[in-house]
Amino acid sequence: MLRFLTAGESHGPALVAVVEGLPSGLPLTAGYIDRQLKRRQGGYGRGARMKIECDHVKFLSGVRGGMTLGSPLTLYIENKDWSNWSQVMSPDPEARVEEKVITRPRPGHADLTGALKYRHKDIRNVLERSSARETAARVAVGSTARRLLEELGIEITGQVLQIGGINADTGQSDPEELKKILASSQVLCADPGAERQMIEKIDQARQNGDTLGGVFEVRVHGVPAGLGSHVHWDRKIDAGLAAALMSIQSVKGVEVGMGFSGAALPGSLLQDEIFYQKDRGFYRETNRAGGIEGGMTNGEVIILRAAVKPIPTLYQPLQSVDLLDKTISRAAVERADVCAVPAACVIGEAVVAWEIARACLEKFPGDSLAELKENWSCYRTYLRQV
Ligand SMILES: Cc1cc2nc3c(=O)[nH]c(=O)nc-3n(C[C@H](O)[C@H](O)[C@H](O)COP(=O)(O)O)c2cc1C
Ligand SMILES: C=C(O[C@@H]1CC(C(=O)O)=C[C@@H](OP(=O)(O)O)[C@H]1O)C(=O)O
Repeated sequence: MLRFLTAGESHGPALVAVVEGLPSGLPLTAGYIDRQLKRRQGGYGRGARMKIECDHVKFLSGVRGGMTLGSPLTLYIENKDWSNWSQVMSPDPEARVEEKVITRPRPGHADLTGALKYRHKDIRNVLERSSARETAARVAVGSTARRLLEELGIEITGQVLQIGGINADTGQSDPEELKKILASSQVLCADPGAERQMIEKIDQARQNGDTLGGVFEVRVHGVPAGLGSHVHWDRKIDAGLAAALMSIQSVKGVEVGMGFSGAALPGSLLQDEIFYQKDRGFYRETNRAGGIEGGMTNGEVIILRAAVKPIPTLYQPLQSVDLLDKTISRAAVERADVCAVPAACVIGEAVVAWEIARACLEKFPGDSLAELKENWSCYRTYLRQV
């Protein structure tokens, strides 16, 4: 069984993750994971924190000579900003220096409910962990899954579809070009015209002390039919993927295939008709289902979209109520991003990679990569010949 845990505060010394269940013999380097971490840090609209951090993973266990051992991996990512916070964040009561407590919760963040639920007087005790800084650890974890999937010929791509109401024109759909653009951390989407408008909109929001959200899409290519299951709710792969995407800070909606727009169509226009060819097996000529039917992959490309709400911290803060004296006041301002949709897209790819790898290892158990590949190719042959 593939599983992971992450730990770490945003301004603590580091983020760590323990990954268990990866097969042995998987080629994996820190450099491979670092490329994904770099992509997560990019995208127009990020704040000053991303100039401080330069995320790099260290393996504390589980990898030897560029190969997984089959034992738990411990991934470690240093927070460079820690040096500016070491006294405020110190676990040692003697060494800790008190800062002014944060008492004016930001609408849209975890501040108010986190403080009520955990009985904190200082909102910093909530925001340190609710912060999307944690997603650096999840991208590192997801990258180990992405590496595994590459060995099986499965590829994950992501694309920003909309920012602040401006749609990306995906007319320029050469996948190689798209991959190059997405790999360069500066760029938002495939169409330079749309991208310019998005950048202007982000600049405008920044000037107004406002923030923006948007929509991103993740696709999974090369998945066979039969991952997930129809037999029980928590084995349905669409449920797991939706939960994974919804768990990303600020994601407020997820759709599979045509999703919400499909709800307006008659069944005759929505369902994907079934075809068969010898040596190819069963296939579809349309993919409105987004590659998933009955909680199982159906062999077509998986298409998932996620709606990202605007960043809660506003430099022109909204009304709030002080936790201490209950006076009406403006919400606290922590240094913040204006827009993080491109970063959310990279995180989306990572969490999707994880869920797909989990489903693969469930269907094709293997303690070593070689064993996994044997089971995998046997099943693929069966699907072609059935
Ligand atoms: C990559 C990324 C960066 C984010 N940066 C900020 C930020 O700088 N300031 C902020 O208030 N929220 C930021 N958020 C959003 C908050 O973390 C999120 O809204 C908050 O944790 C509340 O969770 P919810 O929006 O899922 O309800 C970011 C989210 C992501 C995915
Ligand atoms: C640190 C990251 O994002 C952070 C997410 C975040 C939040 O509230 O979610 C608030 C900001 O934190 P800070 O106040 O330290 O600048 C972002 O920078 C990151 O993505 O690595």
